Amino acid sequence: MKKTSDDKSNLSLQQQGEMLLALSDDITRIRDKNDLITLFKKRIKGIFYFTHTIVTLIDYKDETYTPFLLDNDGSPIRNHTRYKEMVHAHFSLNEPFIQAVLKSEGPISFFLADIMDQPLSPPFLRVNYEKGVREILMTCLMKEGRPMGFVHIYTDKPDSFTPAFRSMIKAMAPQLSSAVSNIIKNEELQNKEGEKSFLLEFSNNIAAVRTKEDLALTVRAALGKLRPRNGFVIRRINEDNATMSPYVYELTNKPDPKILRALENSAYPISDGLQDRVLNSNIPMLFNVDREISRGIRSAYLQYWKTLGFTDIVGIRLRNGETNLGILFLDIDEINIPLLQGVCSQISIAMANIMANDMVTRKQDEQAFLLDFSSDITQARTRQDLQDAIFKVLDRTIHTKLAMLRVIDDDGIHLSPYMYDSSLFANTPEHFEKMVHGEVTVHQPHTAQVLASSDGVMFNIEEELKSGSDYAKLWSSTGLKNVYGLPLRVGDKNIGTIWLLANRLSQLILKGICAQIAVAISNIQANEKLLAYKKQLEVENDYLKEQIKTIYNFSEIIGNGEEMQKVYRLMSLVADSTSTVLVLGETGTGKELIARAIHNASPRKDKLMVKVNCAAMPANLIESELFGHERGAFTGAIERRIGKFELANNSSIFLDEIGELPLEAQAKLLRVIQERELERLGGKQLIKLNVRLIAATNRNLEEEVRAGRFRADLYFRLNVFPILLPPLRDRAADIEPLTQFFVQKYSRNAGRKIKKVTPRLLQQLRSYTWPGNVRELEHLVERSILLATDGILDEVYIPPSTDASRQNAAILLNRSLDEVERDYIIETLKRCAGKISGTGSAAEVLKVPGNTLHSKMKKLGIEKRDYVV
Ligand SMILES: Nc1ncnc2c1ncn2[C@@H]1O[C@H](COP(=O)(O)OP(=O)(O)OP(=O)(O)O)[C@@H](O)[C@H]1O
Repeated sequence: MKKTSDDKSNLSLQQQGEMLLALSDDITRIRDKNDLITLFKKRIKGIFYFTHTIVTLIDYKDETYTPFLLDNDGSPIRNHTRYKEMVHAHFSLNEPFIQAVLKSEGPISFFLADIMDQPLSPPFLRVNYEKGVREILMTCLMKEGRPMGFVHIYTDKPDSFTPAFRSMIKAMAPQLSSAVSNIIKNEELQNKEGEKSFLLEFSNNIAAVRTKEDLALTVRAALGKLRPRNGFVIRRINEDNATMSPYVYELTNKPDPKILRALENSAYPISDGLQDRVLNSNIPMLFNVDREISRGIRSAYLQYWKTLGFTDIVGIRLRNGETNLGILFLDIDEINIPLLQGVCSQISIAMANIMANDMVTRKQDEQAFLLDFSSDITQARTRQDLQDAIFKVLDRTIHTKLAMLRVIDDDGIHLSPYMYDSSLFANTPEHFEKMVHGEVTVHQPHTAQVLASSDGVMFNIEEELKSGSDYAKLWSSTGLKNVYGLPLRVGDKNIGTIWLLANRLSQLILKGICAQIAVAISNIQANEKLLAYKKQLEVENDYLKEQIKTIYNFSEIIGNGEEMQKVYRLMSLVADSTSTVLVLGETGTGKELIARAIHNASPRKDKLMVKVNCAAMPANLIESELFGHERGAFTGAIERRIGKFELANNSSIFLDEIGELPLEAQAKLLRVIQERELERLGGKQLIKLNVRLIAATNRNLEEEVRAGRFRADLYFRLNVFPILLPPLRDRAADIEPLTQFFVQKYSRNAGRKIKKVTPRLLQQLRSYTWPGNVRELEHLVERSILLATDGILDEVYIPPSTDASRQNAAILLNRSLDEVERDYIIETLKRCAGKISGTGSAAEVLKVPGNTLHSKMKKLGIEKRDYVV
């Protein structure tokens, strides 16, 4: 198999010497691979025949040799299908062919046909043979006394390797060895230089980076030069310090955009057995995706990498000082540790700067945001202003919605809805209504948890759904992930809770907003209280004015007749007590006057008596008027209202025209009188009362009870101490003092002096029946003042019916007694509105028993149509 060389050279020794000298001169000039290729192709090929050469280098680590220098152009095998594979292949040193070369003192040649099919022979021998090459000449290149590689010279013609050729190769071998050494050194140097300038350029570029986007561009450009096979990804440690998310990445095989979005939004736990390993290693870590999966690492990203074609990955931690920032994962199998570390330290600095910068900008944004909110909220005077400010601020925190704001009631236990965004629950309005109006107390678990927390509690809606919470069902209808429950606090005092729906929220913003909302609410509440107090003062003021008017008008009750004396006695008996008084009497007899006099003579006189006219109120508002209502108790109840009973607390309430009270209100009034406490409409709180009740009516309550229009039980409660005021027609003795009193009062008002009221007039007044009682007399006098001449009041304006009866009197003499009696009864019946018997009836006026009047009427033929007008 080994072929001895035949000397077929025609060169003389001298020629050979000269040629060697010239070649050695060329060899010393070799700086890189190209120079060496030129030497073989141009210089040596000009002297000896061969097809091509290659130089291989030995790698003692794995006992192999691999191509170093290839004469690509000259090689006949470069079109062979296995050429590419040959170029990067490592061939074993432990096989007979190469062992023979290593053992040979000088160049040694082989016929390929002899050696190529030996069991361990390198494949390139057959590949060359297949392309027509027939013989190979090999010589060792030496470095420091041991082989460092081989020169392979191939030929397709026999006898190419002449003794002269061989001896020249032998002679050249040492110089070729040192040339190859130089080339290697040079390449290493160049690589180092390249790395240096690469790092320098990267460092320059990265110094200009200000944003994450700049960083992405710069890193992509730089890492692209390291030629990662499938790309790279930089992951950043998230704020929770427990997970990592992609920060900057580049993928050669673009995954479907859905997967890409999922990857971008993922947060992978740090402690997954891989990321934590990289973060704890101070040198880059090379790992294999399949091996990590088979080791049981479950993190989804490994599966993604596998589908994207990642196989061998280098992971290097990114660190700023002692703080881990993230990891660079690079799909590459040859690691240049110093270079990667250099790149990573630059990325780390840039990342740390950008993150610090982002934080400053975020803080500035948040501060500006809070400042805006603060200025909006300080102007909030009403609930509506506050709601506008809150909705505005929430609009700016993307995807954050106000689910509910509740305020703790005065009882310190219940929480009432204060503000909410019902549009959020437009899909489930009934469910929402139910939840809004359901009872919530400070002991309810979610609320208690929030009120006890310092900065609020985040509830994951999906988790809450598992516990079957009704609230969670409502929340989940919005599609948002979390609900944030925060306490609203002023100083140390909880005043309510706020519930925000969002996927994610900044703690700083939340705390800032809540503190301001709490202060605003307590201001608004104080404002509302102030307004309510002001309103109450205004109402009290109205009463005061009315009372002053009353005091001015009725500082004394006029009339000392026998009938009134009875009334005064009863008044003085009851005034001091807290007993309910029922003042009865016809219209205008002075019932209100008496009620006020009782109050003014009672220990409660320092507080105002509150008057309610039961006949003057619209039926649907009576209850709210008497007992008050809470905001929202019924449509139109836009704010809380204090009822007359509450207003009269520790004083007296005067229920005028009590007979007109509708039955429904009667029931509630009865309850309040019995329990001595009330609940506002729509309220839950019981309010204790200490109110003295004085009621008045001109109706016959007993008859009303019988007719089913008045509750018997209420009548008994009211009729504790009845005072019946006599009609004016029964108080003939009081007519003169009352007339004098009204003359003085109204002449003063009209600026006229009335010195005298004539006895004729007084007689006329006394004989009148006064259906309108004292009020009628008062009005009559008031109107008549203007008719007086010379300061003498001799005439009053008598109503037409009275006029008619006077005319009748003039023709009395021409008529029978029966006729006169008949007319007189009809006239009386007309005045008494057709009432025959009972209080205010004709029988009473005529001072006959009701039965007698009935039979008289029958006898005289008086029928209903005679007196019903
Ligand atoms: N004894 C009296 N002395 C002076 N003025 C009186 C007296 N009684 C009644 N008046 C006057 O008569 C008017 C009617 O009185 P008051 O309103 O108290 O009657 P009332 O019985 O409550 O009437 P109503 O049933 O229509 O509510 C009042 O303006 C008052 O000035």
